[in-house]
Amino acid sequence: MRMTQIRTRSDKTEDIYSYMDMLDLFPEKVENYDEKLKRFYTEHIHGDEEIRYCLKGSDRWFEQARDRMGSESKDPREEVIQAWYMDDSDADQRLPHHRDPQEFVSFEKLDELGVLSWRLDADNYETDPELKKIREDRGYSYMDFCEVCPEKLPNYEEKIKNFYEEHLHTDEEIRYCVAGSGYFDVRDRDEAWIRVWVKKGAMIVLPAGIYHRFTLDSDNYIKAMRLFVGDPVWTPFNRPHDHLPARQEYVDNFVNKAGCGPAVDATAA
Ligand SMILES: CSCCC(=O)/C(O)=C/O
Ligand SMILES: [Fe+2]
Ligand code: NI
Repeated sequence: MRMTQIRTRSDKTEDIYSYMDMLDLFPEKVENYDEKLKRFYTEHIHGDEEIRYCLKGSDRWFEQARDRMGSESKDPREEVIQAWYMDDSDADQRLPHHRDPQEFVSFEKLDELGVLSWRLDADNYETDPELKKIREDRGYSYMDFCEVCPEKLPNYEEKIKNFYEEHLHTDEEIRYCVAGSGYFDVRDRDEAWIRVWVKKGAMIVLPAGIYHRFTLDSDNYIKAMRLFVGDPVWTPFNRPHDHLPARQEYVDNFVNKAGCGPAVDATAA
């Protein structure tokens, strides 16, 4: 076959592409199609140019590949953690309070605010090696459980009210939802509320000094593992407590940091 001469860079000689073959990429033609798809879809580089000439088909292939890979390519946290900007309505705090249109928030954006998260195996938390490693790496020596429902939580009504007062702590707030669900609301850099919905299997860390609050959702139940470095201190400092060193450190490290990316994850559905 005659190769068309293509020169895109002046330092290249003619007819450099001496090799040519064809690749028909669809399930019936390719052995181990799914495995190959996975390899192509995994971010990578080559030591040489990648030159492809599409004779048939289109970039619909890329969409089909992504659909076929399904949840494999998705961040596993998406199943148990979702975050979005809240509306300004005074309606029941246990409602989702989405904006119209909805504005989802990415894990990267949460990360920029110092909010960390994992998806863990909540059915096996006693033996889960991933949880063990996080606890070792981050020094979470203390652990107990907080079950939020009238039967299990003493002074339920008062606690529910206090959890929803905007406050900060001088240490991280580490919660691992092992059953039920709930909303942790955190302030972004511009003081807007981001609602972080945690469901069974979601573990989140709110950094020391971030203004936040907690509420049950309309299912009215959560069982959360609480972790802490050393002897626990649960004291909430209701807003304003801007003079606390923990707040000042948070502002220095996360609010006044340069190079903030866009707030909204346009790809989330
Ligand atoms: C789901 S744990 C109860 C909420 C809590 O402990 C807290 O500190 C909220 O800010
Ligand atoms: Fe708190
Ligand atoms: Ni004070």
